[in-house]
Amino acid sequence: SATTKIDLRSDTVTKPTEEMRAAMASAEVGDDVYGEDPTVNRLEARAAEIFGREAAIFVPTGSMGNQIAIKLHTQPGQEVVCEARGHIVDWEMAMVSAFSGCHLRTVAGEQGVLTWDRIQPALSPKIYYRAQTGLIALENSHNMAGGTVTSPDIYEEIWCGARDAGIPVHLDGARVFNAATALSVGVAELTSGFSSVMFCLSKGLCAPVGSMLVGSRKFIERARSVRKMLGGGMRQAGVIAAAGLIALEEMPKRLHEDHANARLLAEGVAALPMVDIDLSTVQTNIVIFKVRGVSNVAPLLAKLKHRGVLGGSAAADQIRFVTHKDANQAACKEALRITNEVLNGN
Ligand SMILES: Cc1ncc(COP(=O)(O)O)c(CN[C@H](C(=O)O)[C@H](C)O)c1O
Repeated sequence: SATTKIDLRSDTVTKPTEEMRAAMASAEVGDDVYGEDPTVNRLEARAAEIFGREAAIFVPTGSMGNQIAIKLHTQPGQEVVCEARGHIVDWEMAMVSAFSGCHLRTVAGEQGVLTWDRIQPALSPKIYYRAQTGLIALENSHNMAGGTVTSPDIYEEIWCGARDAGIPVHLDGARVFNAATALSVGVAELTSGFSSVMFCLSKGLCAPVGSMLVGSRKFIERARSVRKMLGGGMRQAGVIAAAGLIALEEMPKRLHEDHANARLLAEGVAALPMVDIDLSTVQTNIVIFKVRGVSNVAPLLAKLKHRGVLGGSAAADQIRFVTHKDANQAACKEALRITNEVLNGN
């Protein structure tokens, strides 16, 4: 099989930059369970500042960040309203139920986007014999809808409605910097009305490990205990937080390159007669498409892999390509050439 690998399975595959590795090697560290790791403390303070929040906590994964937030916002027996293809629905091991004891009340979005008029009907009536809605959990960008983004004006209506209903709102912002880039807004403005926000340092921002949860001081204090419950109390985590600081400071400014490469891939595959793609969903670094007459893309992914292109799937019949720092424009053009060959049966 091909030697060079163009890895478009996800932006989770990004490797740390040389600058990150140097910072990791020389990081000042301490025992973070005692709150004594200076680098983690700096990263948490910086994240809170960037998001305009009181506090932040460094967590090993985006999944843990989401599940800590859901646990804190809800009581067992409540419902969590979210979009039907959300990450917390399909990719977090049913932890909304297993850890928080809640029921997922899923709502179909338009290209993954939930507006208030779709959310409101899914909220439980305030009747004693109905499980109550404990949380509204949203995702921006929306991964399985193709990396689609939700704009601040849509959120304004949701934040207002949720506040009137007394229901907290959490954002799974694994790729919120991608969304902010596509919308040309700052992440603080895009997320200001959320009760809590999770974002990933380890995806498009290229840190090797880590995500963060931001919110009120009280919320983050409680999050620290829930993280400990999950075994997420880390020790000299400054080694990875050092990379996170660089991810936060340096990497958002290059995300537009990933978006341009996604656009290049999308328009390239869209030109193929057997490809079914909605180009309007290609708004950030994710490209999802179907191949006419193919209900299971696994064999196609195997052929691509054999020729050096690693792709993923958003569903059995949907190929997913995700662009990132380690797949530059030349690599994406080569991946497109190989994809054309494979889809044309050559
Ligand atoms: C919206 C969103 N929220 C949360 C997470 C979880 O992040 P991690 O737990 O992997 O750090 C992911 C990871 N997404 C991964 C990927 O896209 O390859 C897989 C699907 O888990 C995500 O896309």
